[in-house]
Amino acid sequence: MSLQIQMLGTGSAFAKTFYNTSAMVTNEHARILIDCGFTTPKSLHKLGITPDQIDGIVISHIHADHVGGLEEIAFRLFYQHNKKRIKLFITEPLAFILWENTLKGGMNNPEDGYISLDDYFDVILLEENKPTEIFRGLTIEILPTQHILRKTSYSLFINSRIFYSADIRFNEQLLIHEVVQKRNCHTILHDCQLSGTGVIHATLEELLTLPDDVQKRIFLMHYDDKMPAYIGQTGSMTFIEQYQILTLPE
Ligand SMILES: Nc1ccn([C@@H]2O[C@@H]3COP(=O)(O)O[C@H]3[C@H]2O)c(=O)n1
Ligand SMILES: [Zn+2]
Ligand SMILES: [Zn+2]
Repeated sequence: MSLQIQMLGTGSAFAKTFYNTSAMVTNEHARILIDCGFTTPKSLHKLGITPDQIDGIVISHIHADHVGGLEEIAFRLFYQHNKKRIKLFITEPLAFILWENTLKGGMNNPEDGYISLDDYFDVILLEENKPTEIFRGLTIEILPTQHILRKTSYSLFINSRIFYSADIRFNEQLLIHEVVQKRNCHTILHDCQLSGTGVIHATLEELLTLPDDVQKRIFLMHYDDKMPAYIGQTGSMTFIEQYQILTLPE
């Protein structure tokens, strides 16, 4: 049995030639999204996939390039698919701020009695650091990581052997000791800021300091429009491209 990861986008928050970084993870039992940014509905549309064909969405953190497409997905299911509610896999602190600080402005509808996240989504709370089989053969572990100081943000382990950074500062210890030495992840999907000093994202310069054995496992994502100029300058790491499919052992 295999697991497929298809990138719906590989761009940074401000990229214009790539859609927002988001992954579609599929096995024989389910198809889920990791994050759903403001360009993700358009990316799905280009693939001919409608919201009712998605079984759930996992959320890494609250930035528009990771959650900005949720309102559209939920409204389309609600108003075009008979009030269908998609499964939303999220931690409790994120669920609270997602509604209160992001979605409530557009979705709160007291007149019809739709006043909470649960009115539009089938909210399934994930516990931090606890591997959870969300669908048969698909286990997600959500790991608190550093992105913006004091802002709740997570990376993910998928079926324990795939690491998905989402947005994260460079963390050598985590990548070498936890992701590679302890968990022996064969695949790492990592965000990458191509130039400038890394404050809230790992930079290419920082990632290039990793040992070759770690670099070989890394696919770079969440990059800006200048990515083509950096091809061949990423050591043993590879840029993953929009719509590229990785077929991985389950
Ligand atoms: N302290 C911050 C906060 C945000 N940003 C930029 O805004 C983007 C929001 O989405 P992101 O993908 O986390 O990338 C962030 C930075 O480009 C930034 O550069 N510094
Ligand atoms: Zn981002
Ligand atoms: Zn972010």
